[in-house]
Amino acid sequence: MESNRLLEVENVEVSLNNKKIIRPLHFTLAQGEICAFVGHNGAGKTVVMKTIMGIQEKDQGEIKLNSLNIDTDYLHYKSQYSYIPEEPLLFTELTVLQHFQLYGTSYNVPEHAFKERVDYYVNGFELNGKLHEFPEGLSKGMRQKVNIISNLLTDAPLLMVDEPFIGLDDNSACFLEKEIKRKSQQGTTILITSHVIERVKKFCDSYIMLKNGEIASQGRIENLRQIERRFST
Ligand SMILES: Nc1ncnc2c1ncn2[C@@H]1O[C@H](COP(=O)(O)OP(=O)(O)OP(=O)(O)O)[C@@H](O)[C@H]1O
Repeated sequence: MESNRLLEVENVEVSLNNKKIIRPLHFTLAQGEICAFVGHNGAGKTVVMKTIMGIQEKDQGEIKLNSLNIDTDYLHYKSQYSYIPEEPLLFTELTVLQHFQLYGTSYNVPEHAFKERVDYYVNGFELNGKLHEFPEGLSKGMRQKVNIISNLLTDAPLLMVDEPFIGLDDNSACFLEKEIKRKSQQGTTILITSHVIERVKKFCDSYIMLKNGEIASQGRIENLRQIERRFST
């Protein structure tokens, strides 16, 4: 067994409305690995991510994150991941800075690191001057940036990212790509869904292709090119 396994998904099945959505699913991700999670619309990528987060119940199977079992150690388990959803999920009554503070506090980011990271990300994502705005005063892209920064601020060992590039301007998409690579070099494992295959191919190490709730193919990212003909977005 690899010693640096960060995420282990074993024999997981999920049903929604009495319909089997995810069939027995097995995969592992190593510490620091960047994995592209690809597949057609409705393949089950988001359902799998929600199951890994523990907000979608599974029918069976085992999930371990950093050696913590989702079923027996959930309180500790859930501090081990952060998640950037496709649609911004913000609180109407909190300012941009208060969102960052909420994540910083929840994930125990030390105060000096928190300040440094907020400055760094606000500059990188060009959100200067927006710290005291409420979500309703922001554009959709800006709201997405608040979501992204809130999750990048943490030191969670697993970062899951659902379609992050749609709606981001070019500068911010490049900055995010750079940050994903930097975090992985620091040891963060990243699972990223995207239909922009050309973009993720440039910086992912591996891929998992889901088809109708099953793994159709997985391996090194270089091999994705060879099987792309079988894959339509
Ligand atoms: N709350 C729900 N109730 C019933 N079925 C659902 C629910 N959420 C998702 N599904 C179904 O589960 C399947 C997988 O959906 P999921 O959102 O995981 O797909 P996806 O791969 O993330 O797609 P996309 O690329 O479009 O984001 C789809 O058939 C969808 O209709």
